[in-house]
Order: sequence, then C-alpha cells, then structure tokens
Amino acid sequence: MIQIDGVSHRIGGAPILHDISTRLPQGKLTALIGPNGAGKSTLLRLVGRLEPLQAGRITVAGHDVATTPTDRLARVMAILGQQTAIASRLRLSELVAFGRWPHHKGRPGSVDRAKVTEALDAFALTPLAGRFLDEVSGGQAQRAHIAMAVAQDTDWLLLDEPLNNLDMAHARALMRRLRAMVDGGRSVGMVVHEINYAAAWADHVIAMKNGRVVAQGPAGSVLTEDLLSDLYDTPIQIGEHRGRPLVLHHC
Ligand SMILES: Nc1ncnc2c1ncn2[C@@H]1O[C@H](COP(=O)(O)OP(=O)(O)OP(=O)(O)O)[C@@H](O)[C@H]1O
Repeated sequence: MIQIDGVSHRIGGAPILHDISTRLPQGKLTALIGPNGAGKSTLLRLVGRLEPLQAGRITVAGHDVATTPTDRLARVMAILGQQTAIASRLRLSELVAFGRWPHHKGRPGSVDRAKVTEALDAFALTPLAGRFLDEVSGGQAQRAHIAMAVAQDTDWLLLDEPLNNLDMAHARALMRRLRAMVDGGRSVGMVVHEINYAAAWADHVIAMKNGRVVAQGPAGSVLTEDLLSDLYDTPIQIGEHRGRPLVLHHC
C-alpha cells in the first residue's frame, strides 16, 4: 500500500496541496483523476520522490519516502513523470536499459539484458531499438519511456499520464499490460485524463480538485454522474458497457 498522511505542498509560496491523506491499495490499479491543475502530478511526484516532501508523510510498501535510501526505493517503485528531460541523443534500447540501473548499478548481467529485450518487445519497440529518441514519433518515445519504467521491474509502478500521445490500439495495449501486471500481484498508480480508461480498467479511483482529494474508492462508487459533473464542472452522463461505467461527455 502507498499511504499518504497529511501532505501539504507549496510552490513559490503558493499552496498547491492541502493536507492530503489517502492511500493507493496494494495489488490494485489506481487512477488519479481530476481537472487540470488539481494537483495530481504534484502528488505523484511527491510519492515518487521527484520532489522533496515539505509536510506530512508518505510510505510505499512500508518504506518512508523521506528516509529510504534511493537504491532501496528504486527497487520497490518505478515512476514515470510527465516531463521527461532525457537527452535526445540516446537510443531507445539505451533509454529502456536505464530502467535496470537500480538492479545492476553499472554492471548489467543476463537478467538485465533479458528484461530490456522483454520490455522493448512488450511495447512493440524492437524494430526501433537502435533509433535515437529524436528520430521517433511522440507516441513511440512515450512507449519507450513507459518500457523503461516497466523494465525496472518493481512491485509499484507510478505513471503520470502514460496515455499521452498513444493511439487507441497502443493505449488499449498499455492498459491490458498494466491490468495483467496488477492481476499478477503488482500495484499501479496512474494519472488519467481520458476518464473512460479509468472507468474500464481501474479498480480504485482518487478524485482531486483544487489541491484536495474530493472522493476516493472503488471505480463504480466514484465514477458517478453527480461526482464527475461537479469534479469537472461540466455535465456528464454515465452509461454502461460490459458491466463497467461508460462516461459520456462529448455533447
Ligand atoms: N513549477 C511550478 N511553479 C508554479 N506553479 C506550479 C508549478 N508546477 C505546478 N504548479 C501549479 O500547481 C498546481 C497543480 O499542478 P499539477 O501539475 O500538480 O496539476 P495536475 O492535476 O497534474 O494538472 P494537469 O491535469 O493539468 O496536468 C497548478 O495550479 C499548477 O499551476
């Protein structure tokens, strides 16, 4: 479980997160939803220690993110943030291989190479493995970054808007893969904008607005017409497709 207790955060003096307490359950796919600027990325970055905690406490599978050594934490949790500032003169295979660093610390072995090959294959990147990042499309680069996080082979995987730039087929393939990882015992937390991906695949949903958690629980209990209409300040209807909620908001 990821436990978040009393987390508040300011950027340049401006309050961004207000006393957030929530949890991401173990062995589930958790979707963080909410309008632009709600604080989803900031919260995920604090969990993934991409930003230092200012107030409150976060533990990941019992490891306090404020005090656990980086190499220990990197074998428990992989995080892919929204802004990835990685050198573009890097081949896709090299980028994905970075995911193995916490395991081999500079001396990759056969298991590390196998995991990289597996991750490249899983995201249909094998034919592009020798290309540089600035020689592939936005969606292909996005898949390579996700493959890097998956290659890290951690119990927890945190992804900030991983569906960005992905076409329908690759988005569905990613969600199926994340679902399979969760069904195999891993835990996933992801920021999702396209609400129907949360509706179709998430077990647990955390809804945020104005730096606060406004609802949390099983997908079916959070993805209701009233709650989503309030959350996004827009009229939303909920239908049903194959026993899951289908969110209608296009007209
Ligand atoms: N570096 C920064 N400097 C100043 N304000 C920031 C900075 N980063 C984020 N913020 C502000 O913090 C708030 C929360 O941003 P955050 O990116 O966490 O929201 P979000 O829910 O992930 O939004 P989105 O869906 O648009 O990605 C926003 O009001 C944003 O403008």
